[in-house]
Amino acid sequence: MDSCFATLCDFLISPSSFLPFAVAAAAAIIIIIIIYKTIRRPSTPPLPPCPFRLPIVGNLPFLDPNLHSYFAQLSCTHGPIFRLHLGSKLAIIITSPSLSRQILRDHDPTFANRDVPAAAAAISYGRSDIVWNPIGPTWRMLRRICVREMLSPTNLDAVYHLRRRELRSAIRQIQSAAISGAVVDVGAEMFLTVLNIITSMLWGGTMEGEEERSAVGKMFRHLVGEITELLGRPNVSDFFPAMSRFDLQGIVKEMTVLLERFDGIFARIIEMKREKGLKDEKKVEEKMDFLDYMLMLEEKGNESKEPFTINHVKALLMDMVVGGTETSSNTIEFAMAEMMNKPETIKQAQEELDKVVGKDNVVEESHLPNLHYLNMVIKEVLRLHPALPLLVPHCPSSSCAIGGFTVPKGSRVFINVWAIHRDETMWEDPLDFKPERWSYGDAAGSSEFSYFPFGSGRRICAGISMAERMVLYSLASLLHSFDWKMAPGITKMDLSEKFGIVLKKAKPLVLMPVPRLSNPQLYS
Ligand code: HEM
Repeated sequence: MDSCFATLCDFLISPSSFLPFAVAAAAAIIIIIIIYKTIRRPSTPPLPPCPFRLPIVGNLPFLDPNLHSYFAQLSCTHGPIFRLHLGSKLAIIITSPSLSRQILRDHDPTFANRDVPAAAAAISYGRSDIVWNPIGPTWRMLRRICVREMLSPTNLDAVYHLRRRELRSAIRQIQSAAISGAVVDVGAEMFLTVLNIITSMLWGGTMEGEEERSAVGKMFRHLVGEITELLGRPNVSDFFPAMSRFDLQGIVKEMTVLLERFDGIFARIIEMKREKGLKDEKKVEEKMDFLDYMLMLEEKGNESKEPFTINHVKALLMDMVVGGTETSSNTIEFAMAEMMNKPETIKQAQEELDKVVGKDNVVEESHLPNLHYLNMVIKEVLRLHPALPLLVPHCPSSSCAIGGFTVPKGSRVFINVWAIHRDETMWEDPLDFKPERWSYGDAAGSSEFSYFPFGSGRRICAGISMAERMVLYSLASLLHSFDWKMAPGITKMDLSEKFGIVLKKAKPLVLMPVPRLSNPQLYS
């Protein structure tokens, strides 16, 4: 027994026999630790970085009203993806082409939903429109009706005479101002023009007479301005949903009043349409305007299985009136302001117009594809002043890893297209208005996600083809028909911007028109 025990002790303490055992044990421990760490490693990446914040209110007290430039500043310190705690709402801010590509292309199905602000829910007939509808069969039906049916190139061609009528009417108005030596508020004039173009395409000849059209136009400008202002205003109800029923800032109440006013106008026009339709039984399909068409779908059904209700009709009217007017007219206003500060751009655009259109002619839409320089001007304006600087915020339907960070389900994702368009690592002299950069195919301009003023993916703007025609046609007509002078005492246009869901010029652009065509008939 004793000798047995001694043999065992000898074996254990003998260095030659202990060493392999110790190495094997150490290796086993290391392997166990590695496996344990691997299993324990969190499967989700961390949240994006966040600037200093306070308890409960988070980053809210530090927000600057000009969100687009404020977010751009923060991205210089916190990188191309960072987070803000807006009360209990998590906001993720994206400021790079590669991360925008991940969201709008690679993970588009996940990010194509909306985090709907209380104000938006109040104005969209309970999310019956395109902008705020969740992705699904109803949204697909509405987009199809809007993009493929109403705003198709063939349909837009068919209603060219309406765009022409409204634009010629604007040129006449500006000519009267020129004759009397008056100044013109370019933004206001263009808003009215775009509104009249859109509403005449929507409900055509229902508004009889200049006076009624102009009165409705003025009222709409006021209403649309208030809506986009309220949609961009930070709202406690969105940051602390538990308090939303108190509507502490009264934003939903204000929106409800605005909705009632719009609804009254829509209901009246629809009623007039129906009465007219009854009298005019022989109405043929080609003569239908968009509202006729939508009312027909509402009555007779459409090719999808989804019901198309009167609320959808009104919500689509709202999308086009609210989504199409300020976006387009503000772009024209910024274009004129940028060009006024660089008179050589006006000279070059007018030389091109004189060559393509001629001074004894008026601009037609058929001229637009040949106006290469002016096309570059519009691209450059939308680079520097994209109408929706943060797009319409997206919202992931499930948590998703982006750029090595987790973007949690339900967060509000702002894509700062304004900042991406001004990124000095991608654009040469990014703050300079240089239309000619588009002629030599600026490297940044050729990459899809360094320039996307209309968004990208499923939620890309539904009105691009119409916007492109209206903006270019209007700008071409303004520059072809008139020379423009700054008001007395002003030597440089102020280009500062005011943030709202739609970007505005902080100060209206007021200019003096001077007729440049010799034949007065061309203004009539
Ligand atoms: C210069 C003019 C315009 C610009 C720069 C512009 C830009 C945009 C942008 C950036 C979005 C959001 C994309 C996103 O969420 O990622 C959008 C959405 C939309 N736009 Fe436009 N837009 C313009 C004119 C128009 C016009 C004229 C209409 C219609 C008449 C229109 C109708 C819409 C609609 C319905 C949506 C919502 C699409 C959806 O959520 O599925 N837009 N637009």
